[in-house]
Amino acid sequence: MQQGILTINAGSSSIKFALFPLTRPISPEAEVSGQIDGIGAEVTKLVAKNRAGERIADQTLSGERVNHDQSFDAMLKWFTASHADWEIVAVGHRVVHGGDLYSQPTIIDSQVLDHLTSFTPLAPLHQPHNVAGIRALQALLPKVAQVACFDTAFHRSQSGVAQMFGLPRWVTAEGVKRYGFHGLSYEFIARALPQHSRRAEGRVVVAHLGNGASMAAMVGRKCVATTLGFSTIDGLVMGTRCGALDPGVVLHLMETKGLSVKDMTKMLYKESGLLGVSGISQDMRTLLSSDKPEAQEAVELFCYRIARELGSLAAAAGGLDALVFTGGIGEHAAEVRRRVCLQSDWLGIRLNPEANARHDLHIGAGNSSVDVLVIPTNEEWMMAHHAQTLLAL
Ligand SMILES: Nc1ncnc2c1ncn2[C@@H]1O[C@H](COP(=O)(O)OP(=O)(O)O)[C@@H](O)[C@H]1O
Ligand SMILES: CC(=O)OP(=O)(O)O
Ligand SMILES: [Mg+2]
Repeated sequence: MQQGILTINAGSSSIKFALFPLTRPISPEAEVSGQIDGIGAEVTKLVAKNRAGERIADQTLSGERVNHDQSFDAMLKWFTASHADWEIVAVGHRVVHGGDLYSQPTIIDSQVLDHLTSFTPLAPLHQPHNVAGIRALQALLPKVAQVACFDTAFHRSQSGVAQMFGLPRWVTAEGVKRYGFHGLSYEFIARALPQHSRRAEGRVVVAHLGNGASMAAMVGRKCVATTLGFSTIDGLVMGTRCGALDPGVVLHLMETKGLSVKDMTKMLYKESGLLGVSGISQDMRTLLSSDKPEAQEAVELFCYRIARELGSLAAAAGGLDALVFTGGIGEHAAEVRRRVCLQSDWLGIRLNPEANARHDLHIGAGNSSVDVLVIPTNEEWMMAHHAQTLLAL
C-alpha cells in the first residue's frame, strides 16, 4: 500500500482535493488532483486528473442543486473507490479563518474544531464549508490526523496599525480588524521566490488573481500589508465580490431600497465583481473574448483596481523590487498582466511583451527596474508540506 497525504480546499462553490505520495520532501506534483465545481448551481461536476495531467474523472453529479454535504459524499465515494490501494496518513485542510488564535498550522482536536466553528461569523461563505470538510474526513478516516492550514496565518506579521480600521477601540478589541486571506498561496510564493529572484528578500508585491483575488506586500518575505481585510469582499474586484466599497453605499442601499443584511450579503458576495459589472460572466476568459462594452469595462475596472492597489502596497513596503503574478488569472491572462504593468510604469515596471505572451517565469524587460514574474501557486502542496512537517511524517 502506498502512503499519501490528502488535501482538501473547500470554497464557497467548489471543493478541491489532491493526493500527494508521502516522500521527503513532498513532490510538487500531486498523484491525483481534482475538484467538484458548481456546488449549488444548475450543474455540479466532479473532475480529476492524474500526475500526467490525464482526465481520470469527469462526471456530472445527479440531483438538483447539489449542496456541499452531497458534494463531499460524492467526492469521498469516488476517491475511496478509485484509490483503495492508498493509505492516507494525514489530511491537510485549508481553513479560511484562524481568528486571533491560530497563526500556525494546527492539529485538529475537538477543542480546535469548536474554535474554528466559532469563527463562522468572520467568514460566513467559507468557514462553514471548511468545518464541514473536516467533519466529513474525520468520519471517513477517524484514526488519521487532520491538520488545519490557515489563510489568515501568513498575514499575522502585519503591524498593529496595518491591521487596524479607523473604528472605535472597542470594535477593534472585539476582533474587527484586517486579517487578510489567500495566505497559503502567499506562503508558497514566498518560499519559491528565492529560487527565481535575487530580490526575493526585498520589497515584493504578489498579486493572487483567481476567482477570489487579493494582493500582498512582503518585506523579507513577511507580509506587511494586504488588500483583503476583515472579510473576503475587500480590496480588488473579484469574480462575484465587489472589493473595496465606501461603507456609505451599504447604508444608502439598506436605507433607500429597504435591503436586508441577507440581501446585501448576496449582492456584495455573489452578484457583484466581474459578474455584476459585466452582467455577462464572472469568468475572465469569457470577458476577455467578448467585444461587449460591459465586458470590456469589467476587465478595465479589474486591472485599474490592481494598479491602484499596487501603488498603495508599494507605499506600505517603502518601494518595489519585484512584482509576482499568480492564481488562475495571474498565471494565464497575459492581457491582464499587460494592462496592469502599463498602468504601473511610473514604478519603473517594463514588460517584455513576448515573454508575457508566453507566460514565461520572468516577464520583465531588460530595462525594468522591478523584477516581474509569473509563478504558478500551489496551495495544495503547501498544505501537504505543513501536514508532513507538523506530524513529522
Ligand atoms: N487561460 C486563461 N485566461 C484568462 N483567464 C483564465 C485562464 N484560465 C483561468 N482563468 C481565470 O482564472 C479564474 C479562476 O482562477 P482560480 O485561481 O482557478 O480560482 P479559484 O479562486 O477558484 O481557485 C477565472 O476567472 C478564470 O477565468
Ligand atoms: C479567501 C478567498 O477569497 O478564497 P477563494 O479565493 O478561494 O474564494
Ligand atoms: Mg483560489
